[in-house]
Amino acid sequence: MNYPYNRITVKIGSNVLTRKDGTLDVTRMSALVDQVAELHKAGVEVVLVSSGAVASGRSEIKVSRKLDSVDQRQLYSAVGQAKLINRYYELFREHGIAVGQVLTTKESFGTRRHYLNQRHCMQVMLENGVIPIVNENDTISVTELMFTDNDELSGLVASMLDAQALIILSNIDGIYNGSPSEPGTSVIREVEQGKDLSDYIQAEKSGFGRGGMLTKTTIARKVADEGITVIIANGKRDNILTDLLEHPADTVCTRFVPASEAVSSVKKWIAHSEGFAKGELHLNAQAVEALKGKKAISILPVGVTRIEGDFEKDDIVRIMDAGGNQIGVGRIGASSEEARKMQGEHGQRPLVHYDYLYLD
Ligand SMILES: Nc1ncnc2c1ncn2[C@@H]1O[C@H](COP(=O)(O)OP(=O)(O)O)[C@@H](O)[C@H]1O
Ligand SMILES: N[C@@H](CCC(=O)OP(=O)(O)O)C(=O)O
Repeated sequence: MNYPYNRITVKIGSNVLTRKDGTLDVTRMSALVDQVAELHKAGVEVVLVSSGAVASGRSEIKVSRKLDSVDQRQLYSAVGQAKLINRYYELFREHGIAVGQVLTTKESFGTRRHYLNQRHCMQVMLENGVIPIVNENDTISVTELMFTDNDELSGLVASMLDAQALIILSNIDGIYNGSPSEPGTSVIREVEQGKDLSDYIQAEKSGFGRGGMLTKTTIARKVADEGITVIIANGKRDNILTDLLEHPADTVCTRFVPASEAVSSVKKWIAHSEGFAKGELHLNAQAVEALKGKKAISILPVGVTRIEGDFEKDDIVRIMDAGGNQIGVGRIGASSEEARKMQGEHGQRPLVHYDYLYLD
């Protein structure tokens, strides 16, 4: 079988791997592993981002006292991740495929050096026929600097590894044009670039999920803007992965149409680095208008009205409009001290070069 992609990222949500009673659904896991193995054998490089650590740990131990949310996350994930990766290891071994565990944190992507380090780790695994199985290291990711959920992590991984597609498997067939439980609503099959979906997404999430459909949509859009096809589909359906790749037209899912232009590696990193911003550049209305135009434009000091924070050259900063709304992120070409000296002046070098600028 010839598949349309050479490299894909597949995110398996907590709900796909968990039964109603909170135990690990090994039958479902096994079915998904069979499909990934089929793709792998056909030459498709697959990176798995798998949730399920907390859910599988929860059913494993009885606690002696009431635990707060951090205690629960740390305890259950420590126990559950070992169980999860052990299952994957055994299931893939039946197909003669080696897997490797990558446990990561948001901070591990913070600087360009860290980011390239993470990329190298997964690249060397793929080069050697090993399937990376990625999850957030929930035992230590408990501060505000954690991923919103594994959808965010999977978007970062797909972007970092230049995957051609990101397939997000949840317990629902795709994004519905209303509340999924309401009669008369149906799955939106294709999302064009720039289409606003905010009216359709409910804040609700499923039993064991963390982020809900809102983060999936935000991430899907960002990743599709980088030229990567994003598919949201139901991981509980039999043969979903192979069906999506073999019979895309007949398989229910939501597909985000990717941008046709490729995005540079540095821009991709910046696009996913918002959480690490060290400061803010506030721009005047003319500068914002120029940035929103068709031409690629750098941010010059003359358009900057205010600078917030203490940062070094090459740190990430938020780009804000005159109303204080964030319009993007960029890598700054000067320290906060130097930038403040240049602020508002004509004829100075750019503060953020367009190669290092990502607009929302
Ligand atoms: N418009 C919508 N279409 C589909 N699902 C939606 C929509 N709005 C909210 N949801 C909810 O999002 C849930 C999926 O997100 P989530 O619970 O985070 O799953 P996962 O654990 O797979 O990441 C669905 O089960 C559904 O309850
Ligand atoms: N790292 C967590 C994943 C939690 C999470 O974000 O789940 P999901 O709702 O599937 O995106 C775990 O393995 O339990």
